[in-house]
Amino acid sequence: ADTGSLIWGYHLCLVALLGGLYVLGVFRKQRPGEPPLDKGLIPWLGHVLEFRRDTFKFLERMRQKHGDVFTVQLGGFYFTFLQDPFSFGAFVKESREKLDFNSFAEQLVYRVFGYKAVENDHHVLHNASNKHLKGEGLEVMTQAMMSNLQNLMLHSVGSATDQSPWKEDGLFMYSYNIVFRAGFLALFGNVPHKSEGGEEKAKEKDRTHSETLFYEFRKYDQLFPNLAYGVLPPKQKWEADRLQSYFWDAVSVQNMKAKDNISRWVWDMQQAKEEVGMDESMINKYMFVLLWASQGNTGPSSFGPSLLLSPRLPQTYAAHFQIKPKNHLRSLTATGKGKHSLARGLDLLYQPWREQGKHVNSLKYFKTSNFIFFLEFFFCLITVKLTLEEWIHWPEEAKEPFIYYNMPWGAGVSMCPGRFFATNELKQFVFLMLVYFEFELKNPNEEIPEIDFRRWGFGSMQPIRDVQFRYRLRF
Ligand code: HEM
Repeated sequence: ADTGSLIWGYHLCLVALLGGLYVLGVFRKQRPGEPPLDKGLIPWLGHVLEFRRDTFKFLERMRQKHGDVFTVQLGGFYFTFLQDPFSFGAFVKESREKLDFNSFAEQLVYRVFGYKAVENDHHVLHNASNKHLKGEGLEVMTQAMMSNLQNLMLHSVGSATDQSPWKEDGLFMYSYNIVFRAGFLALFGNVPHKSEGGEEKAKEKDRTHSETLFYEFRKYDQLFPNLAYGVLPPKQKWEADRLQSYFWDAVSVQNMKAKDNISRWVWDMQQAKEEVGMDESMINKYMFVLLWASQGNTGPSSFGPSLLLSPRLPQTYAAHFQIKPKNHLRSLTATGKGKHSLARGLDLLYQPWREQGKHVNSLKYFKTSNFIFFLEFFFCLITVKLTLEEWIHWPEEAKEPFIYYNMPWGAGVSMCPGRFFATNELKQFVFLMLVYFEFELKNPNEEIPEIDFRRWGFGSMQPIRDVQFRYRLRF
């Protein structure tokens, strides 16, 4: 080869090398106005190994090194962490496009659900959510949730006339199970009475089918963080693949079309995919995405409030507030904006799960017919000594400026469209727990379980262990 082509060859190698290093992120530097950048020592991987080993410890180490806001490299992606709740406000005011989670989410959704995103996905999702997870659509959904909750919670607990015996369960598993199954039935429909030869049989089938689905979902849920990080060992990967196929079938279009009461939210999206000519097998995968998005967080989130409301709870679940036990039952009014209204009381319970100040259109449902009945019942409860305003004590600094102290629904273009429904689901569940059951923790000196930090970044946190409780019907 002549010298010219050798030099040309060297240049090419150099360009390829520089290009490679560029792709590996070697040249990325902190620019003026940007948070501190910590790429770690390993090109491309950055800090991902330490991050996976103990996320909490890693973030704490970074916080001590860089302060509350910093960017780190994790497996080729740059993540900026904000740990100072006072800066959330400024952050969410940024333009919606800058907070677009979609391109990242699309890759994740393909890996964990097998679904390949198409162009108008987001548009369709938002249309359907605006119509059916807000306003009047929300009321229909909330009604459906109520009847499914009743089917699941009231069955096989006997009645107080024969002094129903106490039943025991883990509070986390019980709450997750009921909220998951009722939510699933409300969104994906019920077995038709006709096909089962009667209402009772159909209801029973709803119970058994949703129970099986829940246990499979829970298995997937436990594999989920490592699946999303792409670090499952082969046997678990195989199990994850098996579960995926199970769900593609369980929520398939074909199975769904055989149901009654499918929510408009699910129905509209399924129709829209059909209209653009998407393969049915791909629509099934999308249905699994919807199942995950709608059920993955709500069930686990119901544990906190149930625990918080358990008589005999000596401490608080969330560090955000403290409970001041009071020994008398003060009257709560049903409607109105008074500071002791039930609506306000229940809202307060959910403070840690929602943005303060924005009133969720949530208790509408309770103002309808059987609410009065429930309310009367509520007043009769002797063991539940609830005066929420009095019980929940907010630390001083947590009051006014703390608008976005917690962002459970995310922010920006992909902010959770199910947040109003989720809030309602949780309130309904807690409400029925209080109305239907006497319940208490088995251990009067129960310690509040730690949070499972391995799930950080994957939705609602879950406790590291369950808490045993017992319950029985009040009437
Ligand atoms: C306590 C329960 C829930 C929590 C904590 C929660 C939280 C979240 C979060 C953090 C996101 C991502 C937001 C972002 O990208 O910034 C999200 C997205 C989403 N959630 Fe929820 N969610 C809950 C319940 C629900 C329910 C009940 C539904 C449906 C009925 C739902 C449907 C969705 C959908 C479809 C998305 C994707 C939105 C998009 O890509 O634009 N979620 N949720």
